Amino acid sequence: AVFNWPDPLLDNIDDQLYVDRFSPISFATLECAGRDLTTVAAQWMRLAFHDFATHDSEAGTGGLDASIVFELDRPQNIGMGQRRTLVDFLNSPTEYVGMADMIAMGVVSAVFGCGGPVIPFRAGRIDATEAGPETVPEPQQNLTSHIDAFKRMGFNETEMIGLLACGHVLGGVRQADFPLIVTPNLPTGVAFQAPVTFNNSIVHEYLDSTTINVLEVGPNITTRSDLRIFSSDGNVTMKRLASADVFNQECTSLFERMINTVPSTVTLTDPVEPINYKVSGTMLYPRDGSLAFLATLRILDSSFFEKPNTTVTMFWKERQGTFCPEAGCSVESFQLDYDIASLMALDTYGIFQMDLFRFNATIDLNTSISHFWFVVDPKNGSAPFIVDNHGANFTIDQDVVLYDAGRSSFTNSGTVMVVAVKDDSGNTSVTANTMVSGNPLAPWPVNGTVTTNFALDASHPPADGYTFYSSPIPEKVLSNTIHATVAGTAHSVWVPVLQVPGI
Ligand code: HEM
Repeated sequence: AVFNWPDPLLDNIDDQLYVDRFSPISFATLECAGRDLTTVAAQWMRLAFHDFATHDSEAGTGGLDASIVFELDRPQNIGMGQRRTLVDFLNSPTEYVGMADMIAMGVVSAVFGCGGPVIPFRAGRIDATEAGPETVPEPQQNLTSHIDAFKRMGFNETEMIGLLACGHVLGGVRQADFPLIVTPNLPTGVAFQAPVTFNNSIVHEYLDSTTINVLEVGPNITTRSDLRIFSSDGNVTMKRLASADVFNQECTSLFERMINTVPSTVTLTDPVEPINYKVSGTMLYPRDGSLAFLATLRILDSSFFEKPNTTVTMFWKERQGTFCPEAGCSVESFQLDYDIASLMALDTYGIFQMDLFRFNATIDLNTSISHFWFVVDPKNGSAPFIVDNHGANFTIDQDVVLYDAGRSSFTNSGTVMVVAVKDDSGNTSVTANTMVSGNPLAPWPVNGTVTTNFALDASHPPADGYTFYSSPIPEKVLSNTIHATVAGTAHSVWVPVLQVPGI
């Protein structure tokens, strides 16, 4: 997918998949980490399957849409892993990234974390606002009903066998949830294969009759659904999946299809690859008779902890009038920081670190800034080149309503956010929608949005043509979007982070 700045969706997905070895998506499933008698990966995978299972391919409804958050009290969704998973994802969605994308990304992380292949990830799922139909397959149902159920979800019989084998490698059945399947004489949790890791042991144990999978050989014949499904085509599919390469390839494509199963009204992006030359942390605000403009340019880097020789210059042009030379005003980066790439970025793309070139420009107040771009000089013999948002420039849409990072305060007693408004009326209505982690009023773990009303702030007298409005913002803030209407024009400013170097 091409990243045209600003794109809050791709911006966030790129962060989650490719930045930081210790982010929840990269770290929680690493080494197929265990939890609750099973693995984190299994819990994430099963939640995704149950969310997907509401899909009706003919009607074009359901699928990966996070309707599962409204379906957790159904017997077919029993198991603490479901709620645990939603809590794992709680802090990740923003107003631009839904829980459905998180659930889908969980599958990518689960498979990779347990040593399996990388499943390409597309973004843009839309969260449902109500429950879907009660259509998750259950082990006591017969083969025909399972074939019909998968057909409704868009998977034929062969694909059903494959998806089941691929999905069930990661976990097992818990006695607490299924006491009639995992009877008291058995351990409290029985894995579908041993050891639990992403490989095709489940296939070999089935073909060799060495399995302990209770959905194949458990004491209750009625609930041997894995056995009925695996054997339904005379073992043709299971024999094919006995090849590790075939297994990996088919699982990748079946999982990809599963997570890309969405209501027909939803369009997903192209697969999200690590974004090179990603601009982030832009902040424009009045500072001592000028405008401060802060920005970061991130460059993907395959070297290991090496400081690049690269230099980066930021250029910009005026919003009105003339101040800058023909070539634009310019400033060198003032600081170089690093993000460590995720293991997925390293394994798949050979990216080890991401170089963060920070800028702190002082902009003429009267002529302001309309757009900016960069010139990157690799200093390795190859020619300098321009980074300008694929020719479109990085455009600053307005300088009327601004998040004022310089006047905002961050103390132990809380954060006070200040908004600068280019209007001296003193009675502009300034509000923010603040996305906060968790919502005690919601029945399920979902994030909440709080509306904040800002008041004129006498401690920051008007300056540089701006007046200042402030408000404390809630704890556990994930992001803010500021709204204000000035001289009849509505402005909104997305503030994904409150602090960056250079303030
Ligand atoms: C006929 C279809 C299926 C039936 C009847 C079925 C049934 C079950 C049952 C009874 C459990 C035990 C859950 C627990 O103890 O909490 C389970 C676990 C699981 N299922 Fe399925 N399943 C089916 C298909 C699938 C598919 C297609 C996938 C993924 C693509 C999947 C993924 C999982 C995973 C990962 C677990 C382990 C959960 C854990 O260990 O926490 N299942 N399944």
